[in-house]
Amino acid sequence: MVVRTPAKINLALLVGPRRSDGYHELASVYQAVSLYDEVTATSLPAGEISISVSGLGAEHVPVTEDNLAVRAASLLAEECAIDEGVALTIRKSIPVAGGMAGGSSDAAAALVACDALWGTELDREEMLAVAARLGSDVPFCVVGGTAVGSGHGELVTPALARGTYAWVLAFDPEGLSTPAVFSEFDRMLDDPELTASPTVPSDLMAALLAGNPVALGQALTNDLQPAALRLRPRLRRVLDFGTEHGALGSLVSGSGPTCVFLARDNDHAVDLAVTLSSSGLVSSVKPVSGPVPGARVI
Ligand SMILES: C[C@@](CO)(OP(=O)(O)O)[C@H](O)COP(=O)(O)OP(=O)(O)OC[C@H]1O[C@@H](n2ccc(N)nc2=O)[C@H](O)[C@@H]1O
Ligand SMILES: Nc1ncnc2c1ncn2[C@@H]1O[C@H](COP(=O)(O)OP(=O)(O)O)[C@@H](O)[C@H]1O
Repeated sequence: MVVRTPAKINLALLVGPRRSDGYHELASVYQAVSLYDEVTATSLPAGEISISVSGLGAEHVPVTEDNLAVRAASLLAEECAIDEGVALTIRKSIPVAGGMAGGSSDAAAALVACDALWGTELDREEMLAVAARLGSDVPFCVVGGTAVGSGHGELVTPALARGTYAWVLAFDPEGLSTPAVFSEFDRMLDDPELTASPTVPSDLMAALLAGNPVALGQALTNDLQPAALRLRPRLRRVLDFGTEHGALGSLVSGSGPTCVFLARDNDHAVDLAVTLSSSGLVSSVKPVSGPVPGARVI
């Protein structure tokens, strides 16, 4: 069973104060983009789960029971009370700890692959409930497209969105830890009451409904960006460079450090990618498009 599974960007990320369970209440608008990991699942004898990882940043990915894809397979087997094994192989193209949900996407892919391999046939609601137990971003990675996330990000509702958008991703050579960025956000928050109930911005939802890239570019927003910039100050110059070269919008994706630029169209995305790449400011760049579907058997 081979599953292709996309990276995500956050078009909006509004973050409330830390809750008593350690998570932050948030309102997110996710979009899946055309940068994919590939997860292959092959039958093994009952109870055996193996993992191997290759590709971009593979040396930073655990090949133990801590791997999110392994956790996904174990949880599915436990939830469905079945005695099956699986060999999981991940080919990574999504940068590790890049703010693009690479690990969550691998977990979503492992769920989809094992569900098909083992014939557990979870319905959508059951699949999303298992996904939510694995991480805040995992349910979105199952669903894909463009969706609104609430709770700590795990409750997803497809968004009314028109159009396909041309994005440029600019990767940083070193990842950022999601918990560290949330902790920096806490330190920088002057008045927690100000953002107690985050809600998605209506101008962004209107831009998506209209399929208007100019309005979308102006509405992009990320409450974690100041914290990510504090931890990785060099990203400021990357964002400014994109804006100076005609990006309709520039922001840090989620907890970073990947920077995202909205281009006018595919040709502009290629031009912007070439210019950014020769700037020496980033380790690599990639033009992508979105939305694309979530984790799917191919
Ligand atoms: C910030 C976001 C934006 O989409 O993703 P990334 O940009 O890292 O990919 C997500 O909220 C990350 O989702 P994910 O990476 O699945 O996080 P989880 O495994 O659920 O949580 C990891 C840790 O991040 C912090 N966390 C996560 C989500 C949340 N709403 N509040 C938090 O404070 C907690 O410290 C938690 O222990
Ligand atoms: N399959 C996996 N792919 C990537 N990272 C994984 C995986 N399983 C566990 N991890 C761990 O999760 C951490 C977060 O990775 P990732 O999901 O790529 O980043 P982000 O949360 O910024 O989107 C990594 O530091 C890595 O150690």
